[in-house]
Amino acid sequence: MPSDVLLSVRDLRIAFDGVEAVRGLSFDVRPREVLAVVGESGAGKSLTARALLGMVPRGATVGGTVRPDLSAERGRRIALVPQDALSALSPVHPVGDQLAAAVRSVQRVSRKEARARAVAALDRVGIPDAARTARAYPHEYSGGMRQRAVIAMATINEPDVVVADEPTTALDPERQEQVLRVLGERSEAVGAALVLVTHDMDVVRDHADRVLVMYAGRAVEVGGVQDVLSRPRAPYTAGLLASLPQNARGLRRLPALPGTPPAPGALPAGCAFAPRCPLAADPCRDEEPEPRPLDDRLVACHRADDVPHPAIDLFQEKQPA
Ligand SMILES: Nc1ncnc2c1ncn2[C@@H]1O[C@H](COP(=O)(O)OP(=O)(O)OP(=O)(O)O)[C@@H](O)[C@H]1O
Repeated sequence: MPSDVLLSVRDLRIAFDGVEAVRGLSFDVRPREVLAVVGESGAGKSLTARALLGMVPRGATVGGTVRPDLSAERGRRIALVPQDALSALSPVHPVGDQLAAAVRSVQRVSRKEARARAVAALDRVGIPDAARTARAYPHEYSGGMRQRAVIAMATINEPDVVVADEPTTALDPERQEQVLRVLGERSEAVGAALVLVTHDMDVVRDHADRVLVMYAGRAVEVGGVQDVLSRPRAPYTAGLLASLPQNARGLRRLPALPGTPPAPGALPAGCAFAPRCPLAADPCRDEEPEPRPLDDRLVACHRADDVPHPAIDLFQEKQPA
């Protein structure tokens, strides 16, 4: 494995009852980068993120490889920040005790030292009066504080990878921004790569270095955020961007992606996005495109060379003014 690759995912497949929800996904996570995984609901983002941790739901069949397999070193080399902080914290122990226990689960340090590290970790994520607040229980924390505490927990043992699965969904917009900033800062400070699952292109733009755009269990476009967002080569990426309010550019209605993604068991023939794609043509309805290199990125689209610039016009033209 090249030295600039921390995790290598190849041909990942995750199925339930024989129906694949993730369908042959390959990508790398590089050291210290922020890799956003973006796409609409049901694209397979959470399943993919959880596969990195060896935490797929019961009943799932997993194929392909994730190398190295860090699942046995959860909490030490790889850690999760879930959507719902309460699911990551025990309700019956003070938050500081839980962080101290996390330290002592991987390092031989005294209780006093572990405790001091827990308080310092809470302080670093911006928990006010950390020495005192460490003695409080999760239910005594606000939603934003709980999510910060989980970030402190995920980073306290300085892992190589932090996986954050829609970590701010439960928060109001202002807190979302603060928590994402803290998550990025702490991951960077401990030298961890951050895999950030989101459905929000604004979050990708503001917080990620590279982006993996997913649709119907596959990679549509993978590359540097600046490259991909300034000139998307897959119509689906353009559609996600067109849906951002700031890209409405004086239109009276916000352009939106028409239709909804297919369910895993009900994929169309050919490219899964073809029924919603303004550029869909014959090959798109017959043959599923494989990712290929184009402009410093990978794109899985038969029509990538025909995507206009700016690509969001593809969707804006479809809307009545
Ligand atoms: N426990 C499960 N049992 C059966 N099918 C599942 C299960 N978990 C996920 N799936 C299937 O896999 C698909 C992808 O799930 P996943 O949670 O990865 O989507 P996602 O991209 O993270 O979307 P969301 O933003 O809604 O969380 C789901 O739409 C569903 O069809």
